[in-house]
Amino acid sequence: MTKIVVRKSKPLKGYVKINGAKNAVLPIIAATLLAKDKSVIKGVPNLKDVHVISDLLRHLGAKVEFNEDTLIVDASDIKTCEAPYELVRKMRASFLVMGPLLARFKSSKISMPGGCAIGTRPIDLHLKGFKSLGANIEMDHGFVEAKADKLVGTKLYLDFPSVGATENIMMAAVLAEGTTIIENVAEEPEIVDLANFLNEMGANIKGAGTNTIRIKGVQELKGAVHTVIPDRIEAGTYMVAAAITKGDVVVDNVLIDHLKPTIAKLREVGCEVYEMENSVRVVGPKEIKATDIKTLPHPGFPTDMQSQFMALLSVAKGTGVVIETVFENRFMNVAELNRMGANIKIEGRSAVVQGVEKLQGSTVNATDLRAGAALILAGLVSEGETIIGETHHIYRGYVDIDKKLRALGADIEVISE
Ligand SMILES: CC(=O)N[C@H]1[C@@H](OP(=O)(O)OP(=O)(O)OC[C@H]2O[C@@H](n3ccc(=O)[nH]c3=O)[C@H](O)[C@@H]2O)O[C@H](CO)[C@@H](O)[C@@H]1O
Ligand SMILES: C=C(OP(=O)(O)O)C(=O)O
Repeated sequence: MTKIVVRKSKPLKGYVKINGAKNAVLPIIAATLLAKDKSVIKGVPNLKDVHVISDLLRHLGAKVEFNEDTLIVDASDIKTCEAPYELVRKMRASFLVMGPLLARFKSSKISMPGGCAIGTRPIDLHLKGFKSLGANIEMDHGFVEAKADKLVGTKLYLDFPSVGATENIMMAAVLAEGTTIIENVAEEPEIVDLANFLNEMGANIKGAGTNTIRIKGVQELKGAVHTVIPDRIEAGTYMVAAAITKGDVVVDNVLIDHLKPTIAKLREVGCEVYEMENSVRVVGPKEIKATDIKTLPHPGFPTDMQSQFMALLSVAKGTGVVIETVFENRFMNVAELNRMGANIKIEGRSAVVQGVEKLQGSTVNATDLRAGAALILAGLVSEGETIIGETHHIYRGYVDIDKKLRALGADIEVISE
């Protein structure tokens, strides 16, 4: 088992390069199943989740090669449309193969993904979309089976702008007969990246990035070559690392437009943030000021940055309130931060964070991906040593996080036990 050991560090200084976005590349890899052809994806982060979805595609019959940061998928020969529990349970995003398989083969059987530390995460909206396109859905022994004679364009309203449901339904609709209009869709940058990839494959999608998407079905799709957008959450995490250590860091390979809520909140806590063409410089304040955070679907403040800001507010001057509206159980790291000396009280979907002068290094566990990142951030400013267990969660989403932080001057190492 590997652990990450973080010791109190000097202000971080220097330059860090951001990888391609996990949450963009996973649906894009699923989308390669739509073409009886080869697709080339560039800028792919070398993350555990990328390996998990690659293994799932191999199980279905696709050939997948991953060299450096380029992933080549040849989906010409798909042998099965069934995804077993062992492959889906490792990563919820595995469920995203259902839309493409249903579109191309009119049949798909995927194990139910189940809940995780941040919430129950149902799939009802995905299924509502498939049904509306004409699929018959059955639940059987923990599997969801979708079948259709043909898929036909439809008009659909999502009760919540779910990222995964928007992606899955969009992928199911690209080969449907006629036009599909989906209202109240998610507007996240990763939706736009997926729609761009699908259009490069020959799809006809308009409106991605707004709350209504129109998809005109086409006969078939071809493989495409695509470069994934930079990871706004990885970028945001290093920006908070600069802020919490009162450092000065240039975060490179970013799209400033995707970082607006993070930049706004960092300015509120007193950081100087300089926006450049493909990079952003964050200079931490002498004293971090408390602020309030409310997570919302894009363009609101991203839930995937909530835990990292919770760590930052833990050492701020004053009291901040964090309201989590996207997931019902995303405060799992609060108990761990409190063990490190933070003063955070949870009241329903709100956490009241009373800043403290000092945190103390402790032995803690990463309960999920971003909670783990938050513990690393807290560890950078805690007295003594913080030993973080369950680090596999962290490597789901951060390429070389220990090396990248060390290059900025952090005292961090990975130990195997
Ligand atoms: C791989 C990936 O891209 N993951 C991201 C994606 O997850 P994911 O796509 O799972 O997140 P959703 O946007 O679907 O979920 C948001 C909320 O909607 C609920 N919901 C969702 C689907 C459904 O059918 N029914 C339903 O009730 C969920 O339980 C949750 O409370 O978007 C989240 C919200 O920005 C991010 O935190 C995740 O990092
Ligand atoms: C919650 C996240 O990912 P996933 O949806 O893959 O669990 C995340 O990236 O913070």
